[in-house]
This record gives sequence, C-alpha cells and structure tokens, in this order.
Amino acid sequence: MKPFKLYAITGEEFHPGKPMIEVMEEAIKGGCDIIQLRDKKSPRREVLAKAKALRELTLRYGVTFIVNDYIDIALAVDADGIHLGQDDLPLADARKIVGGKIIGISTHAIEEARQAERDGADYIGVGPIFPTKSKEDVVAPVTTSYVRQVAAEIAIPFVAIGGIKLHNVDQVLGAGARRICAISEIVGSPDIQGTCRSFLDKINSAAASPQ
Ligand SMILES: Cc1ncc(COP(=O)(O)OP(=O)(O)O)c(N)n1
Ligand SMILES: Cc1nc(C(=O)O)sc1CCOP(=O)(O)O
Ligand SMILES: [Mg+2]
Repeated sequence: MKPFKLYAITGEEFHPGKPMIEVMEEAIKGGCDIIQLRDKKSPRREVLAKAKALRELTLRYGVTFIVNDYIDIALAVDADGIHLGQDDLPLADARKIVGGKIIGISTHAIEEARQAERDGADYIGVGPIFPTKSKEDVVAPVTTSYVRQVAAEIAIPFVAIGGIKLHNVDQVLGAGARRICAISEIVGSPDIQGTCRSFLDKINSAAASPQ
C-alpha cells in the first residue's frame, strides 16, 4: 500500500449541519493521506452512496480510500481496501474476496497484532490508546505501552487510534507510532485543515528525531 501518516475516519455526529464530503475534503487538503468511511447507522444504500462520493473525492486527490466493515460496498465502489475488526470476517476469508486490495485489521493486544501480521494484513490499527466516545463497544484503553510493544516487534505498518488529540499525540509518537488516526479531533475541529497540519508537523518532527 502507499505510505501514509495521517488517517481520518468519517464521524458525522461530530459535525452536525456540515456535509460529510466537504469535511473529508478539508481533511485531505490539510494533508490526510488515507480516508475511511465508517458509518454504523445509515441504511446500506446510503452507505453505498457515501462510499461512491468518497471514492470520487479520493481519486481526485490521489489519496487512499478504505471502507469500514462492508466488504461488498468496498468492492462495489472499487475502494482501495477494507478495515476489519476482531469480530468481522476472518482475514484469510476476506482475502479470498478482496484479492490484492488493502486489508487493515484492528488489534488491541500484541497477540492480535502478531496474528494479523502472520495472516497477511496490510496494516493494523493499534488502540484505543486513550478513552474515546467515538466507538460504542470499545475495549479498555491499551495505553502507549501497547504502542511500544508493536513498534518493537511488528514489521507491517501500524496506525495508532483512539482518543488521540493534538494535546496528547506527542505521547503516542514518543512511544514509537509514526502513523496517527483520528475521528473526533479531525472532523469535529472548527479548523480541520489547521488541525491536520498540526498533526503532521508533530508526526514529521517525531520521525526526524532519533528514537
Ligand atoms: C484504522 C482503524 N483502526 C481501528 C478501527 C476499529 O475497527 P473495528 O474494531 O472493526 O471497530 P468499528 O470501527 O467497526 O467500530 C477502525 N475502524 N479503523
Ligand atoms: C473507531 C475506533 N476504533 C478504535 C480501536 O481502538 O480499534 S478507537 C476508535 C474511535 C476513534 O475515534 P476518536 O479519534 O474520536 O477517539
Ligand atoms: Mg468494524
């Protein structure tokens, strides 16, 4: 997959009255290089319509587009990949369906990270680092110590997620993360482009300084 640093996930509850597609365009203009459609509430046909619109947007800007949960919708719109959780279709079975598309897997413990790497995940999510209100059935925070474990041991790309804000991202970067994912801090920001640029400045500074 193309290298990435800043991963934005849709979260329409955080920007009432603002169209999702405009919010995600702001995120891309601010430097997000991977976008995920995550919609747990809308009827499938609405999710499909949003996926089509995001596919068009991401192609226009040349950024990677991932669909959460819905493999059929990812295939229907020719997304770049899918993101699956521990309770979704197992990776090996998903791989049979999506072929060479990107498969991202959520992990909350080092065993899950090892398994995802063995099974051929293209990247893993590592979280939730901090408490978050953006996910209903969320597990307890894994803290930055899990980031340290993954950074030391796992070779495939990993992205830290869960409660990450501009005020605490340095802790996550300090633990070895070089890719950051956020919902509320990005899409709920009154200055989405500025927030994304600030995240990227911090990611780039961390990458430039010796560990
Ligand atoms: C990049 C990234 N990491 C983790 C998740 C969480 O996925 P999942 O465990 O399937 O939970 P839901 O998002 O479906 O509630 C993610 N979506 N993206
Ligand atoms: C969707 C999701 N998955 C998580 C995981 O740990 O797998 S945490 C999370 C919510 C992230 O939203 P926010 O940036 O607003 O905290
Ligand atoms: Mg899921």
